[in-house]
Amino acid sequence: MTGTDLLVVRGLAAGYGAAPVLRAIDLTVPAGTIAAVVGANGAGKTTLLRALSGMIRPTAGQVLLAGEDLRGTPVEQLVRRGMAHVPEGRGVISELTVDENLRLGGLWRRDRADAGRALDEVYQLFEPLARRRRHLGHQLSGGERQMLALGRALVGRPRLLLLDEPSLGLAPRVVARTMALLRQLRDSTGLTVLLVEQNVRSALAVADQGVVMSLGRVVIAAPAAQLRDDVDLRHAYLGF
Ligand SMILES: Nc1ncnc2c1ncn2[C@@H]1O[C@H](COP(=O)(O)OP(=O)(O)OP(=O)(O)O)[C@@H](O)[C@H]1O
Repeated sequence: MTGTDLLVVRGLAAGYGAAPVLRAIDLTVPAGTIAAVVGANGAGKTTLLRALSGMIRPTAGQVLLAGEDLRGTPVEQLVRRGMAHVPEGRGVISELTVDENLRLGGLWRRDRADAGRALDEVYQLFEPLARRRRHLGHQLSGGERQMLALGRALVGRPRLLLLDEPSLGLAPRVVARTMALLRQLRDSTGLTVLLVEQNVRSALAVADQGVVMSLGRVVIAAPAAQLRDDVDLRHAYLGF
């Protein structure tokens, strides 16, 4: 952990058309930490990631990345500033090979040599992808597609990874491997992660901070260990 806040969100509001979903979200994620956003279906977790990555335009509030206000920043600039969003459903391009999908993650980078190094690192991290370099996206299993989406984001060497439901539809073994990988990346590269998860136990096991959302608001943000271990807090906010 570096001790500085990479992501600071203040009073963020956003929604779809006239329907508000997020209402005055406040959130701080220190650099080099993992924050897990949990909460019931429809709480607004996915909408929060969309508002942060510019997929929908906030109607109020402020988002600071390393102290820089992101208001009005075009989506491609957000990527250049170090934000990578891996949406739910994964977004792998079925007609492209694994290698082509991964290379898309580094296309925008000026430092071609480092983009090549980042690609090699991703192949080292995800050995099944290395073995299936020439396979098409649609030939992969659910777990491999998840790896590919995550790998593509990592080829861009993000500072902040916004990850939506990486465990969706995956076997427990694959979920455990993905969570361990996030921890490894945090520890080895200082990656900062905002992780949206339905799988509350897995998410809190890997996270430094737990953020519970309900009805478009953050109802509690606390050290993940506290949310995991304090029975009263768990009952009050997580229902288990
Ligand atoms: N594209 C959309 N257009 C209109 N309303 C939407 C859209 N996407 C989500 N919503 C609504 O926004 C609210 C929050 O949804 P969101 O997907 O952010 O919640 P969530 O906490 O991620 O839940 P889930 O875990 O079910 O995905 C819900 O009421 C949902 O119906």
